[in-house]
Amino acid sequence: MEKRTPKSLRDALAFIEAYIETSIPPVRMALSAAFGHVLAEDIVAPVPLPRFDNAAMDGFAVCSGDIRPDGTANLRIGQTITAGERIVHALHPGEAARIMTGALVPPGADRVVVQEATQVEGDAVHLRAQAGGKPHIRRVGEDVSMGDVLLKAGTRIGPGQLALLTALGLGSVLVVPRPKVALLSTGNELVASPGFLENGQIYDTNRPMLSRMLQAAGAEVTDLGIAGDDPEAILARLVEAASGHDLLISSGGASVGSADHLTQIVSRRGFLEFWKLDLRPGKPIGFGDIDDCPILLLPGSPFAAAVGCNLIGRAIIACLEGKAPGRNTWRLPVSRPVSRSGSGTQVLPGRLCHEPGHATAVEPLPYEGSASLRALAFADVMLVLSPEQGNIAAGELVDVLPV
Ligand SMILES: Nc1nc2c(c(=O)[nH]1)N[C@H]1C(S)=C(S)[C@@H](COP(=O)(O)OP(=O)(O)OC[C@H]3O[C@@H](n4cnc5c(N)ncnc54)[C@H](O)[C@@H]3O)O[C@H]1N2
Ligand code: MOO
Repeated sequence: MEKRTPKSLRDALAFIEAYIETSIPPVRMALSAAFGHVLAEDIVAPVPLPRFDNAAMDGFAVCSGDIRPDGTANLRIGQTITAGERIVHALHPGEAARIMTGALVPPGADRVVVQEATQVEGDAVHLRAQAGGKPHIRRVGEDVSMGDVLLKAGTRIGPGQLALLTALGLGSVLVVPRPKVALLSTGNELVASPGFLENGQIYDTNRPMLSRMLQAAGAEVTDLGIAGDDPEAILARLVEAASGHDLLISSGGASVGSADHLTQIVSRRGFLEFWKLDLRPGKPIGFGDIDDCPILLLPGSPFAAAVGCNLIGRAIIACLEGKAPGRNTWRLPVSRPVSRSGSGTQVLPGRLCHEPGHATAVEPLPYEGSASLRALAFADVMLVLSPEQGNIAAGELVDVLPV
């Protein structure tokens, strides 16, 4: 079949999904190290949660049979059970157990009466009329039944998933190691911040920004620093990194200027699969390989680099982790009209607006071009306007991607 060079963002993403056909082989990892990784196995609950009947409130564990029809009772306090207590005695008739939230419910008790509805006198407790109501007992397995499929392979372990896996007592899980990404900034004008700037020089803003974006996407990032616009120096750094990494990412030098060398470097040493997409900003984005390691060429202009990283870099990482790319897109209405410029996919900075009583919408932010750092700093999302969409009316749905 003839291979078609992608021009649209949609085709580029489909190309990448087909290109990265195998994800990084999974490894078994201690749960304490697994945070942020993607699960490579379904998690089936080996135990129920809660593991034992326990009190949901501080109060008195009692037997309903000991309570009068009007809800009152006078009971002898037979024991006090705090959370963590391992030995509890069954309730005798006419007896209550003082109990704390999380403590084992003693055999014979079928409800916990909250402390506020009781009065203690010596070794006896009086339950007031309002003592009825909820049993305030968390039953074995009411949260999780043994055998429940709780998390599917492909789920990233965040704080909530970590809490669940920990509660299940799992010491290790099968996960995909973090994709190793090497990041290189290129350009004679770049200086690492903080540092002294000569006339015509600027700080390298892309490296810190892209590095954090990639880490947030799940990657382990190696900082290759800054290379000047010298093709041999750039190639040397990329070749050295190619053997130990799953992905190379360069910033700058992706366009057609006399100091833009990245596409020639990739074509010379490896293969340039695609370059120049119908995407604004981000037109000069390229993709190929060097020594069999995939490489993503990002434009130097900061907003264009951010767009390329967020739309394409993240998709590559998802493929390397065995996930379907593009799951993170939401569709939200825009808060005000947007007039389109040019054809192809257009990306704009945006902010989520949460007005009380209204569905969440997205506000397109003023945008002065791909060099705009202001746009980046005020954006919490990117609006991705598809080639099929014309001018967009207020309330119309657009694809939205968190930054
Ligand atoms: N004749 C043409 N010129 C340009 C075209 C074109 O098609 N024909 N495309 C334009 C577009 S679109 C973009 S985007 C830029 C991207 O070009 P490069 O990838 O070659 O990027 P550079 O030229 O290296 O840099 C562009 C711009 O960004 C600044 N920069 C670069 N790296 C960083 C960094 N790490 N941190 C902060 N800022 C950075 C650089 O100083 C330039 O101002 O090309 C257009 N030109
Ligand atoms: O890729 Mo450029 O950002 O369209 O100016």
